[in-house]
Amino acid sequence: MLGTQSTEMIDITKEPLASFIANNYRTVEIIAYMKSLCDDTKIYNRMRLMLLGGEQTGKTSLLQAFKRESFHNNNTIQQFLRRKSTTIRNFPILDISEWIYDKTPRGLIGPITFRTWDFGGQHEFQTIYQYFFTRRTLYLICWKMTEYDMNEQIFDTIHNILINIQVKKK
Ligand SMILES: Nc1nc2c(ncn2[C@@H]2O[C@H](COP(=O)(O)OP(=O)(O)OP(=O)(O)O)[C@@H](O)[C@H]2O)c(=O)[nH]1
Repeated sequence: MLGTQSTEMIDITKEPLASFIANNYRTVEIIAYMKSLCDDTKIYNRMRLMLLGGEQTGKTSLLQAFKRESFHNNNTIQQFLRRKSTTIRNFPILDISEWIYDKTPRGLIGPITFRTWDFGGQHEFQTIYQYFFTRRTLYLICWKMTEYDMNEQIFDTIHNILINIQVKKK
């Protein structure tokens, strides 16, 4: 909640932009508020990353590209991290692995470890996704842009996933 001089309080976690504009906040007030949010926080360099979307939309390829991108330097630390980025569990519908992203500013937060959940995109699996949604997960939804005009079902799929994520976040 952001306090103003007129003691009005707004919940900026819901719709920050609209609230900022409506209340004419100054940039300095917004930045000060954002910094104050970090006062009692602790950096936690682990997060779940869930790849969702229809069948054959490139989820696994994207994840592999992320991992390759992270390890293009061939030094010792990179090799160490690469060994750690292995598949942890492999189910028919779900591949769980680790991706360590180490390109964050040095000394600031250090490498971030993503526990990656790569779901199979077959239609029958998509109803199962929602049971694994949590509040502290980063979601990445993939779809084929080339099929967008031909198949409105793509939009329905994305919409359903977003609704289910939103329900879990509340
Ligand atoms: N043209 C094109 N093909 C891609 C792209 N990304 C992935 N592919 C190809 O699309 C096919 C499916 O890619 P995957 O990464 O296995 O897709 P997926 O979403 O993990 O597939 P499922 O697990 O079956 O849902 C493969 O043959 C990839 O080589 C892309 O950006 N462009």
